Amino acid sequence: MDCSYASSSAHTLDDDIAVGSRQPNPSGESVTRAIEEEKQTSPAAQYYPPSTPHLNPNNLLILSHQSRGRGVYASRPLPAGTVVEISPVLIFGKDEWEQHGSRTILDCYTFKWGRMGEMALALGLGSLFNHSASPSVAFKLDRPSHSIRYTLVRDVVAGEELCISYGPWGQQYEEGSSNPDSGDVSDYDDRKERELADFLKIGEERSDSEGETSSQRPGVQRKVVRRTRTRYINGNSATKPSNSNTGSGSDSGLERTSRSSDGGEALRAAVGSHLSDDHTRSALNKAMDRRESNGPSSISQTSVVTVNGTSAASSSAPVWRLSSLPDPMTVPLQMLSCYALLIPPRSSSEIMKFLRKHSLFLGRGKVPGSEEDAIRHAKTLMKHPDDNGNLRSLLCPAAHVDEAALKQLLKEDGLMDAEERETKLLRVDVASTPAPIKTRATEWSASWPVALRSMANSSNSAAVPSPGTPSQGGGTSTPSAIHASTRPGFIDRKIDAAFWSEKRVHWVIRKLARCVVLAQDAKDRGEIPVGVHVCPSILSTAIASNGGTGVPAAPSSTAASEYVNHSGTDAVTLVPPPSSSEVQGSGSVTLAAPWYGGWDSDGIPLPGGEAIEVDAFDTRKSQRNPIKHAVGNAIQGVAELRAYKRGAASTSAEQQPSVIRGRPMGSEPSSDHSAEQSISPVARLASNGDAHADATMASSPHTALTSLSPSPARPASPSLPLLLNGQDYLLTSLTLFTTHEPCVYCCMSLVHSRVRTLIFLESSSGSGGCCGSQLPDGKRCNDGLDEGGEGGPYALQEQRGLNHRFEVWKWRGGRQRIEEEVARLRGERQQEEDLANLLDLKRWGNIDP
Ligand SMILES: C[S@@+](CC[C@H](N)C(=O)[O-])C[C@H]1O[C@@H](n2cnc3c(N)ncnc32)[C@H](O)[C@@H]1O
Repeated sequence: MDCSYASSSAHTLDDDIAVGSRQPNPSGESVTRAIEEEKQTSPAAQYYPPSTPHLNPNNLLILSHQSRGRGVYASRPLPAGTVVEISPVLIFGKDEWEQHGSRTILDCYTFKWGRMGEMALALGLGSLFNHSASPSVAFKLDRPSHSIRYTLVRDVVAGEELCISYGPWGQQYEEGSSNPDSGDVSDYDDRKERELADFLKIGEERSDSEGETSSQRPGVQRKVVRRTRTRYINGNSATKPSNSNTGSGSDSGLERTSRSSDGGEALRAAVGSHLSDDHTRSALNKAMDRRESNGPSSISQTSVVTVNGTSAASSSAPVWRLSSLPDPMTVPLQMLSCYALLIPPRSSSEIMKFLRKHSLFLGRGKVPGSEEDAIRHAKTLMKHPDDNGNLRSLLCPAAHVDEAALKQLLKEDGLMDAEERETKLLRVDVASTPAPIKTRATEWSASWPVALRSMANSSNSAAVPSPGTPSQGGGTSTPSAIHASTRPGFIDRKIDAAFWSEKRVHWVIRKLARCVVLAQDAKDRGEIPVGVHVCPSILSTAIASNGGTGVPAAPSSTAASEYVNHSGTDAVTLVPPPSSSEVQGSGSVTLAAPWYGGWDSDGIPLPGGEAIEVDAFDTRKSQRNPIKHAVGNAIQGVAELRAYKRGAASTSAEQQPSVIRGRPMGSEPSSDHSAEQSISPVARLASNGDAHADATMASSPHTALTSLSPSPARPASPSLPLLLNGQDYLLTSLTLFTTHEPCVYCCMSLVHSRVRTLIFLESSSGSGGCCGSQLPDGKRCNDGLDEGGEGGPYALQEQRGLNHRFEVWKWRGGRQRIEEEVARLRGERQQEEDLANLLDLKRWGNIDP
């Protein structure tokens, strides 16, 4: 849709006022004459009648101007402070707006209304105020009453047009802009190119998180806001592609602007400043050199991460997230060949009209049903030093149109004369996406300036939970607080690397080593050697520790919500979390009050309390059951443990054991048939040293098999009224460690269990469900893995359409550290075996390190 009314002639105020025959106006005669004259020459003037009737208390007039279209005029003098209009508004929801409204002429009329992307159309006179740099009218959005109030900010005289300010977007209509309506265009060159391009651009990237520039003005402006909030990079003409070249002819006979092959240089410049050590520098340089030799689209500059200001090769990151999302630092730059028109600077308005008018033909996504504008992120206009002050205007992706048809259209619309003397069609290369990260902006905009990827637009991003991010009601993971606040749609390996501090890595090592010990035990028993350990997840943010007690002190609200989610089944009354004295004062932990083992100052869960911990291993062989995988056994164990705890919570705390130890599936059965037997032997609550409970927990593998069905021995499972929905569902809030990448079947179980995090040691080529090695490009999750992208064929955790997503990490810190920890655990276990003689741990299989 076209909503500008450009003309090449300049007008005085008197000339501008069009007065209908029924409307008295001091300068009516001359204006009417001017309008009539204009009608003869310009079809645009016929869009509106000279005046449009409207009833309002101040007798404001709606008159038509030959280039500005309709406007609001005073029919008599009015003093400052007069409320000249209160317009009711029509609100468009974000989706409705983006899918429909924004693709129509309404795009020229609407105000940004709410924080959720709503837009408002002012009814009545409100939509008819034109823009002025010195507006006579201020407006205020009154959200509660769904209206906009317009007030005179100064006295106006009869016949004066009442204008508001459109903010920066309105500058295109002001003196000195390239808009011929504005009269003097001689100072166009003095205007900052960046501003011009920002204001005139079609299809900007929106970034809600970047603040509203319109706040300087009263009220929030119409689409101005969206335009000015776009962040373009390299818009300054000073940023010159190092060896771009407008002169080289192309096969098609068009002039072609070749993208510079300087990506490596640009990248070096963009990234090099972050490098602090020679090794990393040389790694990067190598990567960049590779990129240069492979061409711009094949860069694989994967190996650089910066942690706390220190650079490190990401290959050294020991815990590696399996995700198909690209890393902004390494995502390859892809270029799109496009048509651009070289135009005199004064033609920018016509070009904008052309783009709007032919958006469907050009594939610019303005018409419902058409494809999304593939170059929405690119600036519409740019200056190139080789163009003698002319402008380049980006038209469309080359693949979308036929060159001859495009030229024909340009000629029909008067933008290109028959000899193509003044204007030229160029081929230019444009980055096919917005720049993913600031440090790569130069590279992205080397041949054509593009926007920086929006921070808040997560429409096309996968929800990636960060380590320890809590699950919420219903059990689905929340998107990563860390990643969502940085680059949705990307996995920033820097953030991941920074998260895995040495202490946290050590936590992973300990847990994985535990899995190895379990697997070894399984093997000793003739089972398939796969070990699993389930425990509370690490907190995503470090917290202040309370004197080493493991009890979080004065948690932030974020952390507090995590505590709740970590609470297992017993968090019934503990929001906010109890003070340390409350917990400490309880002496031995009981089911009634404390509800967690706590976290240390790094957010690492501490053992003990009511934290759920479960060990399991594979029992397919002994149970002659092909579905008794270690992961499934662990999930079953958690289920039974939670059920037990619910039952326990329904009775008095004194009657319950404060700690329950489970034993791994496959250990010796017990002859003790007390009530606790209903707990699967794979279940285990973290110990606080209560030996009695340990001694009472025993059952056979077969008991475990059947224990999911209702058992008269199991206490009833009352619902705990204060628990939030989904808070204690199976593996919600828990992390599952395992020796091997789980198979597809187990991955589905993990989806159903709502596990938060999976961390494994070895990839399972051929059968694993997390690496996605057989998936097409862009879907694989194994990039960056040491074994060269092997691993299981699928990536269940990334499947769209599942009602739960979980994060998956693979250990890639080498075997040695795990082996050392295994040896340490085995040593400790040896000592513990002495103790176990007392506690009769042997009958549990002695797997507990
Ligand atoms: C909200 S509408 C204003 C009413 C519009 N003139 C009409 O007839 O419907 C905004 C549109 O008016 C035109 N406009 C507003 N202020 C202008 C100005 N100072 N110079 C030229 N055109 C202007 C632009 O086409 C713009 O897209």
